[in-house]
Amino acid sequence: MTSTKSKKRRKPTSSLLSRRKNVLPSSSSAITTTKAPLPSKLSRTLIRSHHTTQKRLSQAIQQNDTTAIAELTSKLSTSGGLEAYQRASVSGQSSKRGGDSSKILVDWFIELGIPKPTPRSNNGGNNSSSSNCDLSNYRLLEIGCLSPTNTIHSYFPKPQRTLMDLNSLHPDEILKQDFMEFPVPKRADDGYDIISCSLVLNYVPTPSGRGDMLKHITSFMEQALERRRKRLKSLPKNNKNNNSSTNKETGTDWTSTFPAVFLVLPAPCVTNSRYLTEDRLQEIMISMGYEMVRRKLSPKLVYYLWKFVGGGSRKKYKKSELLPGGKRNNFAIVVE
Ligand SMILES: C[S@@+](CC[C@H](N)C(=O)[O-])C[C@H]1O[C@@H](n2cnc3c(N)ncnc32)[C@H](O)[C@@H]1O
Repeated sequence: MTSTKSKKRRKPTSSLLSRRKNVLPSSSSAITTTKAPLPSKLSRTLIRSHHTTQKRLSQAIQQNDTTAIAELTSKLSTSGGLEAYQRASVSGQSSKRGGDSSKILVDWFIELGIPKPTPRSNNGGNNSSSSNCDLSNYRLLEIGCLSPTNTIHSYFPKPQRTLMDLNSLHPDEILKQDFMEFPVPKRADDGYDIISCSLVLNYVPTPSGRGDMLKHITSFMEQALERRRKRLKSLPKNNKNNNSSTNKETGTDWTSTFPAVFLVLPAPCVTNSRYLTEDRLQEIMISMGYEMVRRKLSPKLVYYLWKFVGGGSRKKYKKSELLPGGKRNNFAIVVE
């Protein structure tokens, strides 16, 4: 009975798969139009193939190899381009496959005693001291956002969040915006206290591009420190001594977790790369002014919550071999 059911369920999407295992269909218009989650193997193949083609395209652009640029651009477009890749990523986030990665961030918020804003306390971004008892005047910037209903969004009700992606799958709620061209807001009041960068850094095709993305994130964090200082200054004196932001159980001040960056990478980027280990990533982050607050390694992904404290050494990091060996990948971060 059960096996008949599961066979029936697979039928509508099976036409997306070629007869040979793990081969992409020649045209992926079906992938960009279908709403049903793609089979996980097809999602993985699509994601991997998109990353490889993107990386090769970026190399071809650097070498000014016009033939390769034309070939790879055409390959990307016939395989459905960024949108097919995004649909495949959305399929990977379905609740049946564990949900979106920000579920882990919410688990950490709960552990850290960070209170969810209630509708009454949400004052629509008014940066007043009265709301220091919860997140109601804290702001989230999510880079590479596929859905406006990710788990963490319940902590940042509109207008306390800015969601963006190179290609917006929900134009009403997600900005079509390259983060690298998104400036730090002029006024600290319009800035952000937490940035989510989940499975985006590995999308950037070059090691130095990844370093640049971390640096750009850090310039937002510098402004976020200013937001924190301003917020602390605006607290009434009695509130400073008897702080409403102290977690009753742990005795710690949950606001000290901010400003912060939630970073998610495919686990092999730090567990099986020739050029990046967890220690090296931590060195890079410390040199940019971060402290690790939480970390979780799953078989597929690695999740981090980094608190920005400022004052790092701003060291440069080249691509250097840390773990030699044949069966490793080449993921690297170069900080110039
Ligand atoms: C694998 S998806 C990750 C989506 C989601 N955050 C997650 O955790 O599953 C990567 C997304 O990052 C977006 N992206 C990559 N570089 C970006 C940039 N510079 N600015 C905005 N979005 C970017 C891509 O368009 C893509 O939709």
